[in-house]
Amino acid sequence: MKKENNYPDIVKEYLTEIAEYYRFLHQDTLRKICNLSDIVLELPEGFIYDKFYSVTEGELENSGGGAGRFMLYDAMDSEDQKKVDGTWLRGHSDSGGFTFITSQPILSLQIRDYYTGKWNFVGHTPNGLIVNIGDAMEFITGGFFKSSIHRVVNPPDDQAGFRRLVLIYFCKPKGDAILDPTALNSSKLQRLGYVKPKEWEIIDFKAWNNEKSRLFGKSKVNDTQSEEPKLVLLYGRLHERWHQAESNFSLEEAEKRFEILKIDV
Ligand SMILES: O=C(O)CCC(=O)C(=O)O
Ligand SMILES: [Fe+2]
Repeated sequence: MKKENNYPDIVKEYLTEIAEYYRFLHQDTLRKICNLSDIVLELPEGFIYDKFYSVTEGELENSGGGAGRFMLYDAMDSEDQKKVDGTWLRGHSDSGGFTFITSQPILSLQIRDYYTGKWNFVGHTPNGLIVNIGDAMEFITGGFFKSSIHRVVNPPDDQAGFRRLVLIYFCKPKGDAILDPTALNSSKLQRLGYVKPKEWEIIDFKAWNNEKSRLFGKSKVNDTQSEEPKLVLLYGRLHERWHQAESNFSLEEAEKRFEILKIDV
């Protein structure tokens, strides 16, 4: 954790506790999720954590790590709600490996079903963590794990007026980790045919994370009336992969059906 950051006073006061909380999430919870992934991928236990997430103290760039975010959503008045059409945070996938979100009782977070395109509310599990898969794990598994498309919307009427607080941890792989399934050498992925698509350039997490962050809020991408963003091609991959569950979906198919922006990286 960078001590020199200009944290708000409330954060400064609790920096030790906050660091302890996030350290626990990374070293304990994330390790368990990675071990579970090893089992699913038929890899030796510890492989994913050690290769992508293990922490080297004093080495920020190429160490496993993450970012904490505290989100406090105030209730919106009806005028503001109209402006954003009831959407507080539009649909997207996270660039990292996994994202942990504290479960809280207001229905507001939605996940988009890959097969039907339907948005479903995420229910509340007291003391639970919601775990989203991010882009990096999708690429590392050659598309076997799917990066979750999620958004935040107006809660149902009987919950309007509440403030909504969530603590988020974005688990990030090492900056120099290569984002394709080659290094896993997973017999399960090979058996199922999940190999690096030829159009994917060989990139590391740092490159993906930097480019995807650069697109957030860019009007060229976001100026659309549709709930879907314009698709941008980054290193041979679509920056949001809303259509990938269709069995025949490929870059070639995407180019026939959608306007795909190519932005210089
Ligand atoms: O507020 C939430 O539950 C999710 C926020 C989110 O998706 C994000 O910060 O990337
Ligand atoms: Fe997100």
